[in-house]
Amino acid sequence: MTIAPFPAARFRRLRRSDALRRLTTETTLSTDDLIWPVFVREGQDAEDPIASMPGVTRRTIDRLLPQVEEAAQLGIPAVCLFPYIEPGLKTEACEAAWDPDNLSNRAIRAIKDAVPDIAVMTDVALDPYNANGHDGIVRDGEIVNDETVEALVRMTLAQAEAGADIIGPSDMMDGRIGAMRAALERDGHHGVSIMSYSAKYASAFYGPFRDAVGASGALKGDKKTYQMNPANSDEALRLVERDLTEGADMVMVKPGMPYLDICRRVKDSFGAPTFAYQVSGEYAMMAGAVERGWLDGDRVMLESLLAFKRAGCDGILTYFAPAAARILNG
Ligand SMILES: NCC(=O)CCC(=O)O
Repeated sequence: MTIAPFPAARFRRLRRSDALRRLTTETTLSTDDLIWPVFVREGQDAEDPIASMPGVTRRTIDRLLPQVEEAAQLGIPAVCLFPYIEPGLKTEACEAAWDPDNLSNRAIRAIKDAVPDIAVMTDVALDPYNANGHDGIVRDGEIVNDETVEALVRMTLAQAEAGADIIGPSDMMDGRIGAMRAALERDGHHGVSIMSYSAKYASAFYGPFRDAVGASGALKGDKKTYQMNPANSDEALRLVERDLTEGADMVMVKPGMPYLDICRRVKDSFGAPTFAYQVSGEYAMMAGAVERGWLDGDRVMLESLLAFKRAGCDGILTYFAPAAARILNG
């Protein structure tokens, strides 16, 4: 970078008017960058607010559809579905995860039927269906990898069959991307893409999400034997490389804001479509402070989302998606 000495260089020259600031903007945020995570529950004509995520609601499928329709009209390219599974359906074997008629698969079909143009992303992990709240099958206190991968492949195929556009493995088992890709190809789902949660950290920022999907009570222990150590960065690159080699179409870093350094390294190292998940705890921090009048809601929302783009992300999973789209669309 070449910089003239002062006063030949005065950085304030290009900041002095809105026109000049817009002209020299390096990064832009648009509705095209957003994926909206939504929570779905059983029943008819009902919804529950999620106390730890002000402004976020868990809805029955019939109540979710108009929201997804509105998201499509706003130009949001994709929604990501998370089901609230009734405690009675959670088992040690997690069979409900690959039931073709489970809540998540019914919701995929309903959305693809009612709003065909919006892309539907899914969550592939056993935790909503697991009696012990883990993302994998537990045997003698251990989360077993290879048996879990077999279950995740069954779950993936059921979601693809239901019409999912993007499969989102959030489980962090080893070898799952290759196994899923091979099964999808074998069964003719050539166009179904995979966004791998490649660098998913064992984070304290997921707390409100576990309230939203009813997993808080179920989880025994922690997820540190499969999710990443927050201290590690080189490992994230190795995981992303591994997942791309196994056939991931897109990769994700999660959580988002505390891990922007990882986003930047991933984008610079691989140039692959890179996403970040601005998770429930990040949302709750901002929404909670806004509720108290401590922060300006629109400004922190847009600044936080722009930061992901500046860090190299192609898009962001964010609970703010509709609110941000309304502003971004002017
Ligand atoms: N697979 C999704 C999560 O684990 C949590 C997301 C969040 O905290 O928003």
